[in-house]
Amino acid sequence: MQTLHVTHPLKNNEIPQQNTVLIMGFFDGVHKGHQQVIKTGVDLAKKNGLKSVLITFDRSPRVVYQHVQNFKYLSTEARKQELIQQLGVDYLYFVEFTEDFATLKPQEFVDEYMIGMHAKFVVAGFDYTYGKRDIANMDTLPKYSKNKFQIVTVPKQTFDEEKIGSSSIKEMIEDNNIDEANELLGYDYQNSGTVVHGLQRGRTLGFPTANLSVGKGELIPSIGVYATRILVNGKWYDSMTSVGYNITFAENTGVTVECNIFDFDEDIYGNEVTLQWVHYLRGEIKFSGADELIDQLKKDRENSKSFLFDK
Ligand SMILES: Cc1cc2nc3c(=O)[nH]c(=O)nc-3n(C[C@H](O)[C@H](O)[C@H](O)COP(=O)(O)O)c2cc1C
Ligand SMILES: Nc1ncnc2c1ncn2[C@@H]1O[C@H](COP(=O)(O)OP(=O)(O)O)[C@@H](O)[C@H]1O
Repeated sequence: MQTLHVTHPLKNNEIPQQNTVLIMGFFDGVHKGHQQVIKTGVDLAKKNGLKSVLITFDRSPRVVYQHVQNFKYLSTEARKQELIQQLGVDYLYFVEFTEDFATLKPQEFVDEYMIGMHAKFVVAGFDYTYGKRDIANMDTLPKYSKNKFQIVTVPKQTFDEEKIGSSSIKEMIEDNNIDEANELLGYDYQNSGTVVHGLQRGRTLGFPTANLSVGKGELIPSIGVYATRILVNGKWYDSMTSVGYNITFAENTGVTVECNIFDFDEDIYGNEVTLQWVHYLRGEIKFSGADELIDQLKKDRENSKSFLFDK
């Protein structure tokens, strides 16, 4: 897959010269609903001897249209790229979603980003919109298409009769429900971060914890303790992770993400790691002291190991 970052307006050498199937959407998290849209586009391209091109943006349109501050994403650009690549897309375009781009009228958007991209098919989910916020949708697309391409609308994908959507998955992640979020994502949710220094108490408890500084725009699961996997220096390890305020010791350090890695004993300060959230174990507890906390950590380790082993 070839990835391009482009600014508006597109320059001629950035436009694919072959006929294409365009797959349109923001695709935050590339969940099962998104996967269905993307697979539909990839299959169509293969069947018709065309190139599949996925057009997405470098930031959520909500950040620009609704001025949402501190928007939290389910996937960074790098992660989105990885997930989309796995689905067999030929070209991935990240269009810079500037204020200028955001003022494009539907017909201008269709002319420049669909017809201009040599689309023979345009594939998107049932609730896709384009042009200035919410003014054009899949029902009105035939009108703008000038009969230059066919339109494929992928119907709502549901789980337990609810739409699979990035917003509801985010709510689950923020509400101790990582297990269901993982189900709807089709993979175990992950964050990336750098290992930073903590208060160096972990080692005295017999449970050293790699403290993660997670990228600002990434959504972190709610306060609690989780069975996790962590990628360190190219290798995955089973682990358990606490997201919490360390209320037993009440140092007012703010929320920390701390990962105790099983069967591991290396100095990894400064390392870039990836943490995969597999299962929610329990909430954060205020213990009467270190001994009680240690007893609980031993139980958490057993619970994590059996859960991760079964998976
Ligand atoms: C799996 C796990 C579960 C934890 N659960 C709790 C908890 O319920 N309550 C709490 O106050 N601290 C909890 N902690 C946080 C420990 O208090 C913290 O890791 C320890 O104080 C070490 O801090 P340091 O990394 O700053 O040295 C947990 C840590 C881990 C790794
Ligand atoms: N099994 C392990 N799990 C997590 N970190 C480990 C482990 N073994 C060694 N380490 C190292 O020790 C550090 C954690 O020790 P800790 O006493 O908790 O210090 P800190 O408070 O700075 O996190 C980690 O950042 C890592 O470099």
